[in-house]
Amino acid sequence: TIFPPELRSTVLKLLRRINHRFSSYCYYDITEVDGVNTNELYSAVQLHLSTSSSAVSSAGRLSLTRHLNSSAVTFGLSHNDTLFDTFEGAVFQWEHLITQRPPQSFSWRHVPDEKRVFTLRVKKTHTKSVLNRYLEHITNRAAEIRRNNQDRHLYTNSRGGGSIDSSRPGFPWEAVPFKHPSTFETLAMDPVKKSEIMADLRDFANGEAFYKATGRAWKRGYLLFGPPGTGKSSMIASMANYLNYDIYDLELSEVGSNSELRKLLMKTSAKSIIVIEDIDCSINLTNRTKKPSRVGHHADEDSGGPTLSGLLNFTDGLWSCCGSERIFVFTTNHVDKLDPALLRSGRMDMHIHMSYCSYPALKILLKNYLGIEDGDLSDGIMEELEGVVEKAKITPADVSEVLIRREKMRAVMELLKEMKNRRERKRGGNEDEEQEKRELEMHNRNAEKIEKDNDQMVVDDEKKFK
Ligand SMILES: Nc1ncnc2c1ncn2[C@@H]1O[C@H](COP(=O)(O)OP(=O)(O)OP(=O)(O)O)[C@@H](O)[C@H]1O
Repeated sequence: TIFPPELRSTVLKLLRRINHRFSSYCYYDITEVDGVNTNELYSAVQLHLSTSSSAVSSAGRLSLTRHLNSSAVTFGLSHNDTLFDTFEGAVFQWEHLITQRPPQSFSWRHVPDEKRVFTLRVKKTHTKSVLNRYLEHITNRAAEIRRNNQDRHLYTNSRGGGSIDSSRPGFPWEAVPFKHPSTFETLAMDPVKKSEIMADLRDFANGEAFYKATGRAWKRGYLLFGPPGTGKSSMIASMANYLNYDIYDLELSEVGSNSELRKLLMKTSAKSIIVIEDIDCSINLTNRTKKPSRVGHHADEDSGGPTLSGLLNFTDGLWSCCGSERIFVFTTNHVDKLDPALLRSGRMDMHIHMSYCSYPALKILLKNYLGIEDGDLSDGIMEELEGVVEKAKITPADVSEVLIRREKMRAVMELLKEMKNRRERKRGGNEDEEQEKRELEMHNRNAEKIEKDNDQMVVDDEKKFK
């Protein structure tokens, strides 16, 4: 009460400074708004601390928040809250300070009324060794949390006849929230194949170091082939849900030229799956052979729609490096119609055959739709189902049609009847089966030949690296 407040704060500041000079700690201020710019690091720190399991609070009270569209609950720090976080054995003390800003008479930009600052205290001995790595860790983690919390999107370039507003954000892509419920758990397919695909995706997503060390573009291509209704779309949704990636559904028939294609692909973000469905129908495969010398020279390509070479240039060539962490998925119902250039490995890293319902796949569908687990049905019925399912050549889509909205046992019996009918029909004429066999043989022959031609043994490289 003796000192006027201004003087008191100056003296306090001075004392603190003297104290800092002689203490074994360093202090850093991270202000929310730095001048007129928002400080990215501030929000990263906030996100990190509010979700970190290693952060220990010394405060009695924290505020809990759940944002719209987010399933995660985070806690916030109030004024003077202190948290301790450990990283690589070093202890970091965070203090959150909130002070009122003096009212501003004029500001051309909105500045919050409160000044919020994180003060970091760290041992001087740790400032050189760990601090940078710690801050980088916080930034990376915050980006990860943001991505996991926010709604993912399904982007499309199909305009549906609407007007094109080039000033719209995200143009030329149009986004809708992506909410497909399919996951690898609900996807009906051979469990061995399924876990192979999941492992492949995981390796890809965690493979930054590998791609950097080998100088390869960080991208991967999957070719999904098989008859309609075998779950190609469900597979793509499961992949996106598994990796938390956005999906870009590229409608090639809406793309006028290679340069338009390039623009579209350049506007895709990292950590996304770019899907081109029915690749055999949607691209003019003959263009490639007509204009082989045009690869990479786009000046004269702007007529007659995108070409396979234009597309491959992106998935394969120099352009593929302008974005990282991209997955390309091509789907087709007729694998025999595909251009071998597309099948060459390195372009399509994995060929996934989506086929008719197998017994293990059927069991997954029974569980999903009717809650039937192993042992719930009598052995007799299970044996009957097992005996007939492969011969019925029924797609998972058709199985789910039968199982949906029916009482448990009625559904099972109905399915059995349907599959037996199909088996009988198949016995009559084997056209479908032979057609599929022919297609598969053709694909295998192509793939085998390509494998032989391929001298860069990519897979071996990857193994060596691991
Ligand atoms: N393997 C599967 N596992 C679980 N459900 C499936 C599977 N295959 C199909 N279904 C069900 O059938 C519906 C249609 O399948 P989906 O659209 O994924 O097939 P598709 O192979 O992509 O067909 P198309 O080639 O006609 O696009 C899905 O919404 C899903 O409910």
